[in-house]
Amino acid sequence: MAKKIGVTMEVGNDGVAVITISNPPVNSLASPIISGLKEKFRDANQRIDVKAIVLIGNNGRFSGGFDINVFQQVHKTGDLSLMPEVSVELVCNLMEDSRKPLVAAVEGLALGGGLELAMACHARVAAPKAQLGLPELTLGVIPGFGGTQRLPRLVGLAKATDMILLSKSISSEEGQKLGLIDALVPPGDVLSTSRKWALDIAEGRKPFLRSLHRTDKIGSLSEARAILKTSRQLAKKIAPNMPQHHACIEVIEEGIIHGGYSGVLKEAEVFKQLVLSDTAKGLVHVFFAQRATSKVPNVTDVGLKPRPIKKVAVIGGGLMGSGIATALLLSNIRVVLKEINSEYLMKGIKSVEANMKGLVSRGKLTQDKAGKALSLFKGVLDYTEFKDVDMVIEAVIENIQLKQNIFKEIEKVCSPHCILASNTSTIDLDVIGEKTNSKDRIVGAHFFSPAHLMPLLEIVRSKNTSAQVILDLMAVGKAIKKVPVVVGNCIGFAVNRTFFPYSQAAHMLANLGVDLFRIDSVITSFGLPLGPFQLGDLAGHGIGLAVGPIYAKVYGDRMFRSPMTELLLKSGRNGKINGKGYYIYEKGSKPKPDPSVLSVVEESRKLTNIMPGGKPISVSDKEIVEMILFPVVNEACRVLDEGVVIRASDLDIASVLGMSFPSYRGGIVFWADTVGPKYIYERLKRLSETYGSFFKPSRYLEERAMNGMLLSESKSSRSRL
Ligand SMILES: CCCCCCCCC[C@H](O)CC(=O)SCCNC(=O)CCNC(=O)[C@H](O)C(C)(C)COP(=O)(O)OP(=O)(O)OC[C@H]1O[C@@H](n2cnc3c(N)ncnc32)[C@H](O)[C@@H]1OP(=O)(O)O
Ligand SMILES: NC(=O)c1ccc[n+]([C@@H]2O[C@H](COP(=O)([O-])OP(=O)(O)OC[C@H]3O[C@@H](n4cnc5c(N)ncnc54)[C@H](O)[C@@H]3O)[C@@H](O)[C@H]2O)c1
Repeated sequence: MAKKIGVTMEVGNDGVAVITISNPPVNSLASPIISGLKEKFRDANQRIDVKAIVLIGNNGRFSGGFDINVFQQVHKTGDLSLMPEVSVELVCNLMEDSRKPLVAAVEGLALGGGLELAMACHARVAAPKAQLGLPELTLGVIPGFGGTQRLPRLVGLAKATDMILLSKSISSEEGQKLGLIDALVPPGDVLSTSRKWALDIAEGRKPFLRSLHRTDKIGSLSEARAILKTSRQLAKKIAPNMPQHHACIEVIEEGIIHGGYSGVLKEAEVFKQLVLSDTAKGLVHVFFAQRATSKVPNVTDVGLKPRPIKKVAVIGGGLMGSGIATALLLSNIRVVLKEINSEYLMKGIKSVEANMKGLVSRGKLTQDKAGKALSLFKGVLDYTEFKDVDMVIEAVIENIQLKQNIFKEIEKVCSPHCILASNTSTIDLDVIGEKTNSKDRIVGAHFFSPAHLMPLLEIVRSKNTSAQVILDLMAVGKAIKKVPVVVGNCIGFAVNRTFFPYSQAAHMLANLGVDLFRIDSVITSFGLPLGPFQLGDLAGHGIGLAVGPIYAKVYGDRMFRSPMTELLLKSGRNGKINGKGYYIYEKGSKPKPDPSVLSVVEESRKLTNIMPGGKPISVSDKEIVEMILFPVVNEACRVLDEGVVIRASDLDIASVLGMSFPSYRGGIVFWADTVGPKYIYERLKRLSETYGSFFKPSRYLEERAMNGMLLSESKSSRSRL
């Protein structure tokens, strides 16, 4: 059925014109909506039978803001004229400065441009639990309908900068306390109360308040400057590589010093510059890429419905099992945790409790909710409880035989509809399920550590996994607030496979004589939160040593073999776990580079003997980034070529959420496309001539470079999914 898009106006016998935005599913402010709003506001202002106006969104949602598709069109075409010149005309002239009072009837959500329209009204009546916020900075822009000026005037400067810089939304309840919402009423009363409120303003019973003209919440100039100074420090900390945070503070400051109207004009000017920035391009891409992951051909488009998953068994209460159990419990799913003996079971239970405690102490969870979640939790040592579970997630140590035996056992004790998932990070799912007759319900549920915090869930589909099982796991993933990405079955799946050259390239550079702490610092300046050596410390070097041979078996022709990890472990350094790796870890202080590790590096350099003429190579920071990340792009090309992901943007999301690749660079493939496949190919070719096959460009990269194609351009139906 076609979507009904438009703006309607109905004038009641009471003289109130109700203007309704309709653009499902979130009433985004697309071009026809904006022109419709202008027309209806003009009309309402001219009609003599209209005394007052109410603005509302259809279907219980006020508006999710400006239509983000327009940003994407501007990015594709570079044509700024696609953006409406409306900020002043619609929001200031037609709405706020209208002679007839205007009330926003807010239900569900008012985000971005949606909240900005509501703030340009003369009062706001809201239903409980409506979501209110200005999340524009997450898209690389700033609010563009006057939000930078009106929010500080309604809620105070400190709260407004906090909400805008952190893109934090608030509930209508909090909005009422802050003065953003004038009345909070039951959902059924929002429209009738808004009508009455609008008439009360028209007839002088309630004040006619224009947000932009208010000064009562701003405070003195010196107070405002102190708040903005703190905001600048916050921006530097949370977004050192992004322009929109600092730009937004400048715009807010303009309004404080020269008045709201001047601020609105500066806002429009800065908005135009930011919308074309690389940051906005990357972040808008990530917005749509994330939503695209929930569209899986032959799974989400064939009329299947997800089955309810109410009780899950987790096998293995170690690092991953306890994190997975925590994530499930937090979403009210009953969990039984099975371990091998009571000592390990107690450890697993304590880890889950510690995870909850950590969330409570950081203010992310209330004590009450933690208690409720833990009441759904039970530790067990046998399979008795497994008979009525809807899903099992196996998270025991990475051992093929052990996993095969467990799957054979659970096939017998669980019901025939139960989903049998493994959190393996390297073992082929077909091998895990080899001894069972249930291959259609075996699936990979690959969480990232710490599993209760990391947002990515790779759903690994073997050639036998049924569409229903994939759909069920996608629904569970969403229920526990993860972003599920469906990927194909191969060693390392999408994320670990794409990033296995990351630490190897770093080892090669260190063996070529580059300072390892410089490598980490260059990579963090690029935008990854941890450089490859610190990341190795965090994961523990034992893991690196254990998975190395598994990767070597399959991808051996493009591996760099470095003795450094083994030497490191021999010298008693296993990373953060034992307080010592490349860095020193002390409670309560940041990791410190450990100069004494350089003797280990020296020993490794002697053994590999790859420094040309025995002398350290000299490289620029740009070359370090290229030597570390271009091999990752090269592997991403193979992942795309083999159809391990459905679409290139899935790998972007997986890299952002699983590896913390900077979202403002749009993800690994998007970034590579902005750098240029031809440039990457030529650089890798030259590097492979100097340093060997580790850098050899893949066939996919070569083809794309030769044909002038982007890496993300689909070659139709290559996906193995
Ligand atoms: C030249 C100077 C003049 C300036 C003129 C322009 C000024 C613009 C000013 C304005 O300040 C800018 C903005 O408003 S930017 C947008 C701000 N809003 C947001 O960032 C909200 C984004 N959306 C969400 O956070 C969520 O979608 C939601 C609204 C909380 C709903 O979440 P839910 O889980 O229910 O659904 P989703 O799966 O996320 O979304 C459902 C589908 O809706 C699409 N969608 C959501 N929001 C928008 C949007 N703002 N524009 C376009 N499309 C949107 C989403 O893509 C999903 O689509 P599918 O096709 O995947 O179903
Ligand atoms: N550590 C990571 O970062 C990470 C990330 C993603 C996936 N994984 C995968 O998750 C799985 C678990 O890894 P981990 O790091 O949590 O390991 P871990 O060693 O911390 O925990 C494994 C747990 O399994 C238990 N166990 C062993 N045999 C069992 C059995 N028969 N029944 C019940 N419990 C049993 C052990 O007692 C131990 O507590 C592995 O397959 C690993 O590859 C690990």
